[in-house]
Amino acid sequence: MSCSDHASRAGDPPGAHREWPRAREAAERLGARLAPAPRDLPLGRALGGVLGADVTALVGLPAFDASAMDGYAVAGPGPWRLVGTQLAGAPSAREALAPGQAVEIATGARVPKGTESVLPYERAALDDGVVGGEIERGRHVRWAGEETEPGATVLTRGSRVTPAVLGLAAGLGHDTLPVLLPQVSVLVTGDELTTSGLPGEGRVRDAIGPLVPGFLGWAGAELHGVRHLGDDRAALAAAVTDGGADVVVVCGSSSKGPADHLRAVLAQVGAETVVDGVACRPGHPQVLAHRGGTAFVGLPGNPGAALVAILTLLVPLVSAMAGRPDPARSPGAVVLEGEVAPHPRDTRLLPVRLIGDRARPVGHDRPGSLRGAALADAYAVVPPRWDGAPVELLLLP
Ligand SMILES: Nc1nc2c(c(=O)[nH]1)N[C@H]1C(S)=C(S)[C@@H](COP(=O)(O)OP(=O)(O)OC[C@H]3O[C@@H](n4cnc5c(N)ncnc54)[C@H](O)[C@@H]3O)O[C@H]1N2
Ligand code: MOO
Repeated sequence: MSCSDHASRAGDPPGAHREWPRAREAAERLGARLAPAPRDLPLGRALGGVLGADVTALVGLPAFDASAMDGYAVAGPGPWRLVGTQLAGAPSAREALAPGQAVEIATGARVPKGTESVLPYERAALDDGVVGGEIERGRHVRWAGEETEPGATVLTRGSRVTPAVLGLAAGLGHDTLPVLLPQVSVLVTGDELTTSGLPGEGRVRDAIGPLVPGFLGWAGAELHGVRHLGDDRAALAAAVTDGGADVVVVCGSSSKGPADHLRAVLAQVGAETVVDGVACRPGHPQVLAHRGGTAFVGLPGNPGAALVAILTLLVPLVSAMAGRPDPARSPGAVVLEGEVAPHPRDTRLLPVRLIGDRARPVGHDRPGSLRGAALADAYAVVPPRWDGAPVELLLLP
């Protein structure tokens, strides 16, 4: 990463917020730099992932000399005396053929040593245990390793795991694939939060813990765990350095109140700040930092603002770490309907419904509310001093 990514040296005046598009770019760049160690995932879980290491052939393809046709495996010039039958997967009927011998053979069955070719039924005549016909030397046998040699590199790091890749990997003897799957732990702070039932007087039900995992899976990352902490600096400092995760998300604590310890804790643990505050509404108190290979993302406590910060920093960061495109990114721009007032300095992010090629605000978009987001297909990106031109969208999962 260039020095200019770091908030402390970026030329952002003290207290100034990073322009919203620049904040997203910084998150994506940091993610590309912090690619996590690949994790070996069972084939059934690897679909859609990106390989974090090359994949080699554990066996050759084919793994053994096998018949490519139903017919007769033959040795030497014809005619051939039939000496057995070889089915696929069955024990060897005959270890080797001598010249002038044949075994009846099924497609995919191992051919005996000494086999020179396979004569398909259609080209063979069988008479009283003797096979006749014209052969072409070497034909209709799939020779061991002719498609892929054992040990060959068949897929390179950065390839996407598609259904065909899963089939190929299985054919080459793999039970797992090394996939980039960033591990993300979520620390939800706030003495006022509860996690089940009605919140009670002066308490608030945690709305961020339940919404983060869906964004993680969508962006190609995995939830390492969610922990609820009070507004306690020592507990937060211990939790952010707990290890095991590639990304630590801290919800709440991002602002400047007496219980907002995130900045102090990041400084205490020696994390380097990349973004401190983003010029967007809602969601300006967002933080992006890293220490070694671990990234830290601070989300505002207001749930609607937290969701915007997830789309601004967390999704670009982890999708880049996973080697994937940002799933929120949408090509092209759309006409934004309705009365929308731009902000003079900040980018506004508005939950919208998509109707054809137009976007219509759904309302209910206060920072503390997720109601608008729950009704929306996407967020419209309204730049500062917007002049009514078509706007970019951020898609929602
Ligand atoms: N002096 C300033 N005060 C505030 C500023 C500012 O710039 N200067 N920014 C305001 C904005 S904007 C936001 S957003 C909040 C961000 O504050 P924190 O990230 O420190 O979050 P808290 O203060 O803990 O909580 C804010 C609000 O959200 C509720 N909350 C917190 N966590 C959750 C959760 N997991 N689920 C549901 N609701 C949650 C919390 O109860 C508060 O009502 O700071 C403003 N202040
Ligand atoms: O992040 Mo705050 O309003 O922008 O909720």
